[in-house]
Amino acid sequence: MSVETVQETLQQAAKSSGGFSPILTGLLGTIIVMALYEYWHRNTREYRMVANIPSPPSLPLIGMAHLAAGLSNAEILSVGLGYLNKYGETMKGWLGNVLLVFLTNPNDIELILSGHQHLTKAEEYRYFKPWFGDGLLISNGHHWRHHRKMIAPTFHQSILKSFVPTFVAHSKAVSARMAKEAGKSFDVHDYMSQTTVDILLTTAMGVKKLPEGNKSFEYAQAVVDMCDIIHTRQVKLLYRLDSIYKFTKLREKGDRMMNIILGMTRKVVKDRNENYSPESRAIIEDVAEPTPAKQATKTEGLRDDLDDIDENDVGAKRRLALLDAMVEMAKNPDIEWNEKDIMDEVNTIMFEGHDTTSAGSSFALCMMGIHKDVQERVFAEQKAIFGDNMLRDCTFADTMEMKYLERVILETLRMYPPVPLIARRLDHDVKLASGPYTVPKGTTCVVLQYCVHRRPDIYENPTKFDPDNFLPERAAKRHYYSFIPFSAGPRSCVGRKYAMLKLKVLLSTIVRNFIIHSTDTEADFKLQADIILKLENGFNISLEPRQYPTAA
Ligand code: HEM
Repeated sequence: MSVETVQETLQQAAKSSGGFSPILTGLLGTIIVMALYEYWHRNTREYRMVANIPSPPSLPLIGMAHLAAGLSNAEILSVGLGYLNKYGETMKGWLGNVLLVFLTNPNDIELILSGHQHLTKAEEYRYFKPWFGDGLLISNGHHWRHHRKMIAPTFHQSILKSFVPTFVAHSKAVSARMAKEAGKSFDVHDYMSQTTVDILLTTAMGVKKLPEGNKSFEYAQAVVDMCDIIHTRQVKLLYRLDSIYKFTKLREKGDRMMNIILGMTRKVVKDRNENYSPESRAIIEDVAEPTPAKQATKTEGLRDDLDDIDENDVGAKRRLALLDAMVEMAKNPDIEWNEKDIMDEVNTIMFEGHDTTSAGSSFALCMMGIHKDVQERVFAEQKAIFGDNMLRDCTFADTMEMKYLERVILETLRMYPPVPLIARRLDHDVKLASGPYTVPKGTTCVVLQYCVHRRPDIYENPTKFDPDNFLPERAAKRHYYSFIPFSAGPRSCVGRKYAMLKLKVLLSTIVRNFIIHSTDTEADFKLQADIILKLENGFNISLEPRQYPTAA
């Protein structure tokens, strides 16, 4: 509505009523303010610069917020994907006065993620602040750079190798627990989330004795609920405002979840601090390797940012796992590191390290249950590696032989990326490659991995689960930024190699113990994208124990 139209409406209303009632005055006042705001907004530099980028229907003041009104998280995802199909590979939208530009073209994504120009996380991440503080995932500038430099070496290959026996022990333990479900359909995500929490506690956090009872599961459930709350705050305009959110039931629930989450992580840090002595540290000695370091964790089709940056290699021969390294840094007056830094990183890595891999492993198990031919090839590869001793413990060298399983994991992460989107705030104007678009500084650029991974011009049959998409010759032909489940560039996932190694050990152990069945098909999947991609209707599989001849 233009300012002139508003004035005419006012004059007519005044004439016909012989004066203004308070309600009418309020209403008209609101309309005037909205019209003036919209007039100002449409004349801003930002608005004019992106006028040619397609957008779903937008309303004055709230932008596209009405499109999410009343929808569940699963519905928001499918509505969003519908608009992207309609409007093309690059789309914009306003949420209040926040400009969002959605990217699905690998050339555009490379402009944002590669290099050091746009490392700042988007405003949308601020809802994590009470949880992660200034942890790696959401911090920026010098603080992020310093933390990344200090944390990355704790994921060095020699440390990851030392974790393999722990990965094996937990994979065997969860297989034994799941054996009780044999023959029944059940949600495997419950098992995967508890075991991934336990694995993180006993590896990166150096916990010797796991919390009693069902604490890990309780923590994992609280994380799922907290993600749901944060996602709701990101997409529903009213919940974005702290002044409104703090009076809602959602905040009460959020507070309860944070108590569970922080209760667990505070205890982990307190115990490690109390039991810390130079002798109790888990020092990992570098040992001579039969396989060259670079080849050892190479995943086909995935350029190795961490190796390129080489920040994981501090040249030392003796290394500490994450929490021990952080406790030691906090005790060293020459290093800028304190107790809050420890808590922030423990909270960040406990979240990033467990929910992502529990979704990844659950999706992979469902895929093998649905695609029996794929499962048979995985099993044949395991047979070739383990021979007559199928239930022996897996070693790091074994994981190097699991080329097909690796392709299954990568294909799962392509079709169902646990982190379906990421967002950056532009620190400079950017001219996109996908069209005659220039996106202004300050914009929230949303990189949609889920959509990039399903582009028909990149993946011949994008909705078909085909691990051979990751045959080296096929992967080599693709744009590097067309497969980015771990993001890419300097802010890519610091735990990628940890995740790949753990997933291999876990899935290998399960496949050698059970035949996986699924009565669901992919058409039954109800995808839910609340921070981490999940299935609203559960990761339903059933297991049949494999029988092996016993030694005479
Ligand atoms: C399948 C498993 C995983 C997937 C798909 C995944 C994916 C990602 C993605 C997409 C990002 C970038 C997020 C963003 O920019 O908003 C990220 C960052 C991060 N990930 Fe992972 N991740 C996985 C496992 C792990 C594990 C196991 C750990 C640690 C044990 C971890 C720790 C982190 C950290 C600390 C960051 C922040 C890095 C930074 O900003 O410097 N992740 N991850």
